[in-house]
Amino acid sequence: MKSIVLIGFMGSGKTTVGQRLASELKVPFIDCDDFFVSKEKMSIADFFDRYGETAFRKKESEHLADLLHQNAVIATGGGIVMNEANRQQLAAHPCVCWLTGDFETIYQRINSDKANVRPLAEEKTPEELYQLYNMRQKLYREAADIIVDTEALSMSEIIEKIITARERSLN
Ligand SMILES: Nc1ncnc2c1ncn2[C@@H]1O[C@H](COP(=O)(O)OP(=O)(O)O)[C@@H](O)[C@H]1O
Ligand SMILES: O=C(O)C1=C[C@@H](OP(=O)(O)O)[C@@H](O)[C@H](O)C1
Ligand SMILES: [Mg+2]
Repeated sequence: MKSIVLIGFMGSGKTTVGQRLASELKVPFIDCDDFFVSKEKMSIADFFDRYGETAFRKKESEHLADLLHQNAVIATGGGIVMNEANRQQLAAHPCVCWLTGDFETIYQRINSDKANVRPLAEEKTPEELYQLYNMRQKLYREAADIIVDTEALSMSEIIEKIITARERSLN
């Protein structure tokens, strides 16, 4: 089983890295946010607008249960660790990888990624977003089997690091 679950804050690169990693490992790629959109037939921004974050978390959690047993690289949404049931599901998975980086870098990426509207990043001030980043760090760390600090790494180096760390953690 080559399944890997990517966790980390918005803009940490889960979707981008996940696509590359899946093609390298020759396994399917699943993005939980894309799955959400196709299942709910609505963008995440529209869903937040219409139903709010709590409803989003509930659906996100139901979807995670369907996706986690797949043999794939799975990119989660940044808030997946906010829910206790999700944390339990992640704890049962053998290979959860936390992509981390400095807040400044991540913040810049979120801001320049105009094609992807992240409702929480839109509604929060930079200070509030930094608080959320800090609050979630502990949750990502606890959920992770592997931690990859992407700060000074190229995309190829990130992929290589994940594959090496995964082999080490599974042996
Ligand atoms: N390691 C990286 N170096 C430079 N840009 C990156 C890196 N990882 C992601 N990005 C860019 O940052 C933005 C957010 O990446 P994304 O993969 O969507 O993150 P996430 O899924 O964790 O929110 C995208 O525009 C992406 O191209
Ligand atoms: O951190 C969060 O709470 C969220 C992260 C987003 O995914 P990315 O981490 O892929 O941006 C998306 O699931 C939603 O906007 C909520
Ligand atoms: Mg993503």
